[in-house]
Formats: sequence, C-alpha cells, structure tokens
Amino acid sequence: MSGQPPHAVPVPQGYRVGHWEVREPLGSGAFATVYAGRPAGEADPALPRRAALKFLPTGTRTPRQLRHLRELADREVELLGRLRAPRLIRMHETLTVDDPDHPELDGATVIVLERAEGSLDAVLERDPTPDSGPALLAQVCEGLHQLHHAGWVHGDLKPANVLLMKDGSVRLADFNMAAELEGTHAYAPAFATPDYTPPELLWPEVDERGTRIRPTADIWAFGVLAHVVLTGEFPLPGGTTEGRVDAATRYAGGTDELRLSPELPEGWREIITDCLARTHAERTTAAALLPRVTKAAGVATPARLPRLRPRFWQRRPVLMATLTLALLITTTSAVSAYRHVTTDDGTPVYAALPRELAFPTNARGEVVYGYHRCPSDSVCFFSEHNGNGDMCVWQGDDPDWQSGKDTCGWAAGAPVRSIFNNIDDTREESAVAYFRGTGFSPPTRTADAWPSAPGAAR
Ligand SMILES: Nc1ncnc2c1ncn2[C@@H]1O[C@H](COP(=O)(O)OP(=O)(O)OP(=O)(O)O)[C@@H](O)[C@H]1O
Repeated sequence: MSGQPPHAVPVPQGYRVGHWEVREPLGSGAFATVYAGRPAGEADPALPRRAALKFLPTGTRTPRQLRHLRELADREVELLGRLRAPRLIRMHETLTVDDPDHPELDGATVIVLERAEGSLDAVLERDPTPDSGPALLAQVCEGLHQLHHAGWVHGDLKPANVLLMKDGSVRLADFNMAAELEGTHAYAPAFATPDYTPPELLWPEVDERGTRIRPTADIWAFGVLAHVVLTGEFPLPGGTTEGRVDAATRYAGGTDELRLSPELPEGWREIITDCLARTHAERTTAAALLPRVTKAAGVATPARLPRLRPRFWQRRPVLMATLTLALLITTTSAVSAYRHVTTDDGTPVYAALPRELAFPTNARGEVVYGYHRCPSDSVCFFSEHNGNGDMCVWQGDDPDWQSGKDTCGWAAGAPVRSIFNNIDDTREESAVAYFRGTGFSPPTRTADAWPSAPGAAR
C-alpha cells in the first residue's frame, strides 16, 4: 500500500469495527481504503464469511473536507441502500467508528460490501487486452443499463470501479460520485477522472448543487473503457492525461477527428464512436447500447464460464420451490444464454438460447430490466426475462412454493424465465436450490450456479 492517496485510511490488521475484524488491504482510491473483513470471533453466524470494509475518513478532517467526504459517503450509502441489481456491488451494512482512542479513525464511515476478487484495473495491469475483454464489457454495459434504468448516473466509471467476483461476473462499484436523475440530468460533486470525463464536463458549470451530469456522461466513459480494454490504449491521443484532455477538447470543438485504434476488433468501432460522440445529445443510451455490445461480444471467451452442472448440496436457507414447469435459464455471462431441458432419463442438458430470447427488447430495441422490483433478502422469480413480467417473491424458510405460505400462482402454469437471488448473505450455503418437479425433483439447481438473470446471483 505504498504511495497511498491523501485520504487513504490506515487501519491496523485485527482492528474491530461492529461485528467485523479488519484483515489485509484490498485497494485504495482517492477517498477511501478498502480492507478485507471477516466476522469477529463471537459474531452472528448469519453474517457473510467474507466482506470488504470500505473506510471513508469522515471523522478527522477540516470542516470543509469533512462536509465533502460526508457527502460522498452519503451518496454511496444512499444508492447502495436503495438499489440492488445483479451487476451492482451490494452493501451489507454501514457503520460509524466510535473510537476516541484512535482519533484518525474515530467517526469514520465504514461501508460493509460484498467482497470482490479484484478490479478490472488489476486485470489490465497484468494483461492490457484480456481475452475476456468483450464479455467483461458486455457485463459492464449491463450494469450501466441497470443503474440508468433505476434512474442513477454513476459519474466515475473506470477500470478501478469495475469489480470482478469469484464466479467471474462483474459488479459496478464506487458510487460516491453517483447521482439520482431529476428528469434529464442529475447533480454530482464533479466528474472525477479526466481520462474518462466527457468533453462537456471537463470545464463544467458548477452551481451550489454541484455539476449537472447526464447518463450520457457514463456512456462516454464506457466508450473510453471499451477502447482501453480492447486495445490497451486510450481512444484520444496523448502521452499524458493533460495531453489527452487537450485532444478531447480539440475533438469536441470540431478541430480534430476521432481516430480510433486500428486494433479494435470487428463490430466495436461503431459502438465506441457512438459512445464518444462530440456532444451529449448525439450519444447513445445504455438501453440501446446493450444489445449492440452483447452482439459485438459475440461468442468471445466469457470472463469465466459458469458451471453448467448441478451442485448437489442444500443447506439453509434453501428454497424448495416445487415448480412443475420448464425453467428457461440464462447464465451469468451476458454472451452465453442457455436453456435448461431434461432428457427422458432425467439428465439435465443445456442448450444455447437464441439471443433475442435471452435479451428481449422493447419497441425501440432497448433491453428493459425489472430486477429492482425484487425486495432485499428475497429470491424473485419472473415470468419474463431480465426481471420482467409477473414476479413471485420468496423469503425465509417456506418449504414449498405450491402449498407453503408463499405460493406462486402463475408459476404453476407458466415458465419461469428469470430469477434474482437477492439474499443478503454471501455464504456459499445460502445459495438457493430450486426444483422443477414435485417432490423436490429432479435434482436441484442453485441460483448461485445458474442465475437465470444474467449475473443474477452470487
Ligand atoms: N467490494 C470490494 N471488494 C474487493 N475490493 C474492493 C471492493 N471495493 C473496492 N475494492 C478495491 O478498493 C479500491 C478502491 O475502492 P473505491 O474505488 O470504492 O474507493 P474510492 O476512494 O471511493 O475510489 P475513487 O478514487 O475511485 O473515488 C478499488 O479499486 C478496488 O481495488
């Protein structure tokens, strides 16, 4: 952790906060330091076994810094508290350090997050153009769409804020610049990272509510990110950030043309050009972008192929949804969609789904999500793909979905097409098992192994 940014928070290993014990540092940004965390000795056994503890030093600064940091922390907590979607990192709880003996920590806000394996930044450090790049970008685009669809702008999309989970799926993270849309735009503290900032926000007009930003700011950032991931280079020329900012200004002013790398794989040039349109009004939307990005990602190697065999364990809490129906399941990868069918001898088989079935679109060709309807600590089943259509919500230990407390009328006669495991517990045994037939048969599948929503479950 050398060369830490000014607001990084040093926390000793073994330090206790709430029910958590701080372990090794996972990463540091401009405002916060993130540590691995595990439940402290006598902690509630229901806690996840591993978490990420994001320390924001809200307690030990000058009043002006304090206000700013408090605002950043509030933004992140507000978004994470209200928004849960398959491609967004999840928050378990927030804590405030109460420790006058450690004035440098006293008052700090700690956001307890589900723990990722690492960031896209780290992946790119090892391999500037990873084979899994297109598949990762498709998932980032999904995340962006889920965020915009719920009415928020990220405001700081970049490789360090794209996290990779153990199963290879992607989560967008770091929402301290995020802002909720009020009509066509939102107010954010600033657009944080110059290389990913659209030209109109390089010298923005700032009023007392902050900078006016639109979802198209994230689209620009996505265009830059896609170029970086696919070619290892920024789309605008220049050996330094200042040089690239100047190039962006010349491009936006019409003096220079956009010259994307000749290395760009087939299908991506038009997408990136549309993301990097000169003005926000000319840029595309995440909803329109997603089907194009998914198509361009094609059959390229996904981040890691999802497991396609059932896992035969079932421990608490287990959903025993006896669904007498055929489940249409898409997998964690945005580019790999599978249909689950059972052969006569009961063997599960997976067949590729036609793309239009896996990613249904509205009349404008935009993918629409409905996962945000699923309450926390629930497993939701939907009659349509991507969290759309009728929804059944399962919570607790209800043993049977047809005769238990939580019944699901429509599922008795219609297929379940997407599932979102929104249980706030990352322990492996909390994965949900569900069954297609009566009597808890045929063998279980877990929402962990086959989230039917792209990336729906942990
Ligand atoms: N949930 C997580 N699991 C694992 N690592 C994480 C997690 N959240 C963050 N990190 C690591 O910590 C780094 C810093 O986190 P984050 O970006 O949230 O901090 P920040 O100070 O708000 O950053 P920024 O400078 O972008 O505003 C990330 O780049 C990542 O490497």
